[in-house]
Amino acid sequence: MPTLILKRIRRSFVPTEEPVLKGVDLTLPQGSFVVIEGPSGEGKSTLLNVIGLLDSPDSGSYSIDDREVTELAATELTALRSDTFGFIFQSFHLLDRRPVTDSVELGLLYRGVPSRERRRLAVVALDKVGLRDRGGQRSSTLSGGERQRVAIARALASDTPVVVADEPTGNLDSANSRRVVECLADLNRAGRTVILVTHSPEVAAVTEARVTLRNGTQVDETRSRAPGAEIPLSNVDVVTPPVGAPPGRASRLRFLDLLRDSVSSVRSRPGRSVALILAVAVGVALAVSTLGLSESARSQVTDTFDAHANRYVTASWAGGTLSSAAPRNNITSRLRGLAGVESAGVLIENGGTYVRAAPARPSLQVPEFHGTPSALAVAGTTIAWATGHHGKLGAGQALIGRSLAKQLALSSVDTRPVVTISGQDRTVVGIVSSSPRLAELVGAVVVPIHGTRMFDEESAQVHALLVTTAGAAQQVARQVAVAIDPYLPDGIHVDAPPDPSSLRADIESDVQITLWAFTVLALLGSVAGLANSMVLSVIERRHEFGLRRAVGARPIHISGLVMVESGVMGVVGGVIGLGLGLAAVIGVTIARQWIPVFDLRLAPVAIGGGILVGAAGGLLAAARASRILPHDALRH
Ligand SMILES: Nc1ncnc2c1ncn2[C@@H]1O[C@H](COP(=O)(O)OP(=O)(O)OP(=O)(O)O)[C@@H](O)[C@H]1O
Repeated sequence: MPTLILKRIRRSFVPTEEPVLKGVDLTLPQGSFVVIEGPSGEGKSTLLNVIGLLDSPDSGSYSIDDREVTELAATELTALRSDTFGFIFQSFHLLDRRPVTDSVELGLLYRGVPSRERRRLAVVALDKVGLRDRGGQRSSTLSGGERQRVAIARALASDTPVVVADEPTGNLDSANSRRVVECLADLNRAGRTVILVTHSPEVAAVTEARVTLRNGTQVDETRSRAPGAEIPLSNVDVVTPPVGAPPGRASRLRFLDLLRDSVSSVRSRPGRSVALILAVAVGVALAVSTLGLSESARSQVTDTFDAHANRYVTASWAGGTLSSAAPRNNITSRLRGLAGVESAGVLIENGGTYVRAAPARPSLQVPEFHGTPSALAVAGTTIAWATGHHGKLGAGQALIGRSLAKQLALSSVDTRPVVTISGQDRTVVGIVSSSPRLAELVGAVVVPIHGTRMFDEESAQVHALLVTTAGAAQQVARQVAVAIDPYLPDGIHVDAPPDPSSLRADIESDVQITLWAFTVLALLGSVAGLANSMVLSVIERRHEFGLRRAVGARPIHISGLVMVESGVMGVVGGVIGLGLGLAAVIGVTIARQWIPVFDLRLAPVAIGGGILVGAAGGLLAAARASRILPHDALRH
């Protein structure tokens, strides 16, 4: 059983000021019942904290059963505190929002005592303080006196040989004070050392010895009559019933208990937890919906692309390059006959020609195309025909490109203006106002095609234009040269859109990168929100963390608790986020009339993402919580 011996204990908080404790000597044999007295601010609580290993002295020596505690490492101190001391505070310091038994079991939780045994010991302890049937009630619903008796039950359940009590009756009326004092006297009668600080003469009267602090030094140690027999303070052979060793092992926490404790803690603050879970859920929902939509959107985008843009094939060759055996007739109908070709047309570009709007005007040198309106339609041109014209290009007629018409000052073709092209007068029956596939057409003249003569004119450039069905462009491109000249296909230059599979990959990766960026941003937003709220919550719960440290939790247990709490909320947020995200995907795809594409990998990604967001959001708070010092946190 421990004897506590303090020698020349000094402690100051502000280096420039007088120390609070200026060399206190005290010997407390096991079984002592001592009150520390003195004027307010003299350092009574500071001394009690040093005795209870909640705080360390700046100098002096303190031994517990011949073990010099000032030389112990932090983890050893925590273990020794858990093995030796139980604490009772003026402000009770219970887990207010949780059932009474959780507060009573707290010390045992950090001694690795199995949950069933913890519950049994808690019920026995509550029975001893007259609160057996209050175990399931929330601590905050008890009266002040009852709450202090719960704190005493906590010390009882942990069965530590020494109980320190700082103003245990400070917040109680006289009837409740008497009850608490009786409990403390019982603890002492059972063999425990009880050290208390009190301003109450009635409470002080039941102790066997008084230590008076004045000017930061102990000035007096007087004995008085204890409720039972008078027990001399210095007599180590005091007759007290033996105190059992505390159950379990100091500073040990089972993982399952940590998990249960975290879940209870999350559940005990429903409002805050729901807000934090929603912070995670929104991030995960955004991630799931962007990832989910990326699947639906990218197939939609590429399908659309295939259907609308990826359908043009152009074959071109210089006049005179066709082999002599290649048929010049019916090139257009042969091209139309190819599988996958929707329409085809041939336009022959002459090296250049002279155009004049009137004899007095200068001639302009421009490209000249020979072709039919149907070939122009395949080129995607828009033609503004003269009013009343039937849409065909007859002999002696011509079409003029929009920009050439401007140069020739032909404002309207309704009057059927006549222009001279290569010395021959032609009636202009329409204007080519746009030509997406052959841009030169808007600056050129188009005249009807005449037989096959031009295929062999060296100044000519032949353009065979094709529109394919969706997705057939590559296949058509492979056949077109042979269809035009089976003997010398290499002379034909074929232009086809890039391979749709590589184009698809490019588009998909563009879509993917954009959506991933949104996803990362959404998750970062969640982490920031969660981190902020968790840090605020740690500040709000510093008393609780101080209490956990006091009863034996190591800093790693505290950070573990915060991390697991955050992780639990992350998992729940992940599941809710998954549901919300999938709902968003369905909503958007229905609204856009897309086919929703669900990637089953999203489920583990969402839950894993939730855990990651939870863990990342809890890191800062966990670090902060683990640095909380019990004597600081429990001061008021
Ligand atoms: N953690 C701390 N940081 C800074 N100053 C502290 C700390 N703990 C105590 N003090 C200071 O040390 C002095 C003694 O405080 P302590 O609480 O020990 O006195 P006390 O005798 O218990 O007072 P009371 O009877 O009013 O509770 C006070 O001036 C207090 O402000």
